[in-house]
Amino acid sequence: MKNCLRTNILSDKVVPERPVTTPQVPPPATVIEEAKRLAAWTAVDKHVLPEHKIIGIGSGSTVPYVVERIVAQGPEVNEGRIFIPTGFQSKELIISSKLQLGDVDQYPTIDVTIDGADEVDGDLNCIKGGGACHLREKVLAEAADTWVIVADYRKNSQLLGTNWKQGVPVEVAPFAFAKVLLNLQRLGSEKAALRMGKAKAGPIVTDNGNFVIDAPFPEEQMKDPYTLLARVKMLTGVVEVGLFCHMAKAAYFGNQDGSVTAKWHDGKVEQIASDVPSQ
Ligand SMILES: O=C[C@H](O)[C@H](O)[C@H](O)COP(=O)(O)O
Repeated sequence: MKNCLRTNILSDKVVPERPVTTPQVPPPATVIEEAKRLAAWTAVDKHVLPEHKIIGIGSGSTVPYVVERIVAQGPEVNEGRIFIPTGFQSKELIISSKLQLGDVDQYPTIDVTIDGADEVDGDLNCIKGGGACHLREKVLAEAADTWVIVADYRKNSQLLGTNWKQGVPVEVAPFAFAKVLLNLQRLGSEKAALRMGKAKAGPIVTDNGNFVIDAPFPEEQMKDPYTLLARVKMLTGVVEVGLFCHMAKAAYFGNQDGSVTAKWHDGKVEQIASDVPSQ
């Protein structure tokens, strides 16, 4: 047995690469996909600079375009960079793009993280977690010197909950879900419900082994997302809340007309005529 191990360790055999599960990003086929790509490419061009070496990659349908644009910066720029994922999807994107994978426990300070969102309000507060990734996303947002949101125009709103009706995603320890569900209902979310799998019997399970409750709150409570976040986070059994308040430096929204709206943390709003070629 010892000999066998030794032979393997010393052999010149080439280790086969693992199969890639993430396909190449196809060119955008719809106006919405085009808008996502515009937002992602603009944000990368403005915020992922050659001197940035530790880069957080978020989750969602806009993020493949972020990685595509980073790859286009070229192998010389990307050599020596480390990319930190917020979950399974972004980890696969990093691996299949042949970028160097790292984790936030090795690199707790990140130069810039770019992420998607379910809805963003006028103060850049966000609802996140439609894909159940918000725990890791918030860790990478907090770890980053600069946190930037990318999305299409449907996510750009004045009040959270206007377009995203599903509710605030709340990641919970599985054994505590029934108690937290009651807590959330008493807190004002009468329709709070455990998120169930689509092609799975039972609840969805996050990358961290937890459950997710979707908690829609009335407009009055959504007007003050920071207070709501603090109340929900205080419930024992809650692991993380999909409300991200006072965190983003900027949010980029791709529009139907091929322009990009950039909203900044200081309230400034910019319309950018994109030079990204449309299909
Ligand atoms: O948990 C998922 C993340 O917060 C996503 O960034 C968010 O749900 C947006 O995803 P999509 O771009 O697919 O709508």
